[in-house]
Amino acid sequence: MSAFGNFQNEIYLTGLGGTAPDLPTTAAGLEARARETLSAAAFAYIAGSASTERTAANNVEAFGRHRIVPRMWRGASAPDARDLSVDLFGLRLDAPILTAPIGVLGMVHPDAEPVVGSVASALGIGSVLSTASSTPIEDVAAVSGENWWYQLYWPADEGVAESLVRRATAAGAKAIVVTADTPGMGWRPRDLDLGHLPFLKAQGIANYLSDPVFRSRLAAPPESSDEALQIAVLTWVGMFGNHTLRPADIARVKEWTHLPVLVKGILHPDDARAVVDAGADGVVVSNHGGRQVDNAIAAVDALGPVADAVGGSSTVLLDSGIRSGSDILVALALGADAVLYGRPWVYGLGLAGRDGVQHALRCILADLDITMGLAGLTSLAEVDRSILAGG
Ligand SMILES: Cc1cc2nc3c(=O)[nH]c(=O)nc-3n(C[C@H](O)[C@H](O)[C@H](O)COP(=O)(O)O)c2cc1C
Ligand SMILES: O=C(O)C(=O)c1ccccc1
Repeated sequence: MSAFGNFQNEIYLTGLGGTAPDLPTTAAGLEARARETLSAAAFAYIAGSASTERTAANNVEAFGRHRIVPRMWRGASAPDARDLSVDLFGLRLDAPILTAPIGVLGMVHPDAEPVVGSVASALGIGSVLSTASSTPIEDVAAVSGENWWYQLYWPADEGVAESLVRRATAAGAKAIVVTADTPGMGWRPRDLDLGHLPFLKAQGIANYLSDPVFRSRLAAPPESSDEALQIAVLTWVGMFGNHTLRPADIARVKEWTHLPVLVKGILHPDDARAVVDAGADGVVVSNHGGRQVDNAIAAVDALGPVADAVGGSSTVLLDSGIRSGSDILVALALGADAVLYGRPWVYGLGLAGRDGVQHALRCILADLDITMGLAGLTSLAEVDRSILAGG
């Protein structure tokens, strides 16, 4: 059933004809190529994490500590028997992966979010569109297929928050992901050293500039002059951060939409319980790829306790540090229903646009498919803690 592993044959057969892949096949290789190729400011923004960047290192180190025990000759694990599909809120994905919400992608590609949404959809996986996209929700929705979700940065201006959620719902999103870990930006030395914050150049605020409620807060349309645009940017700055949010606020999102609501950025089981008790349908265990709190717990180390707390009654996703198929398998074993995949495909996008995103996603999908088969696993139903050493 799963054809993702065929990418391996495709690469070797193309190689036989004398052509190696244009891009590296690992996350580390994509990052290294991006470091050489992207502008210094774009690479710093994407690769950078908070302060000493220990959280980002913790994420990767922690995956290395959870080890898979392959089991041989347990049953069918041939590619045509394998099934990576998963049901999330009644929708089927061909593999348990959605692209993570990544803001300001316009820095690396002019048509970024439509490219990512359409590539993910064509591969049979999902995508989560960031509030800080460089293209308005409706234009991304038009090419993103069925399985896309909307990530909300909840503005301090309640009218704008409601409008964004209603627009995403009307445009066909299948879930709303409210990010809890970014009431403001972390201390990010790579950007600070360059004195660079993309939003101040009006990058990544297309959803606000196109929003009727946001526009009603402005004296003049942002298109009317450079000065009007500058005022719009400052208005955005004034409402981006929201330090007042509490679990009870989930009820308001539920008034604005009939869609499932997840809270992203959860690292403590009590916080998971609090948002689920307040009506959230799921959580994303995440430390934002290490971009917010330095030397924070690795997301994958927070996953087990959160899954134990709310996994029975809600959907649990994980991101932060996923770099390979085995990382995904570990996350699923520890209780995640699916994962969000972040930086590696962003490098692919910057390096080779549509082809680069597709390449990065096909690589991790093939890696997951092949690793599952070699570990003796046929479907995700078989993946639990028993596949891990000590599990
Ligand atoms: C450049 C960049 C921009 C991001 N923008 C957003 C965003 O707009 N909204 C959000 O919820 N998370 C955002 N994140 C966090 C990701 O959704 C995700 O949690 C993180 O990338 C996972 O870490 P990893 O990429 O190291 O695996 C961003 C991350 C990066 C690297
Ligand atoms: O850069 C980020 O990590 C991020 O989440 C963000 C925050 C605001 C706007 C765009 C992205």
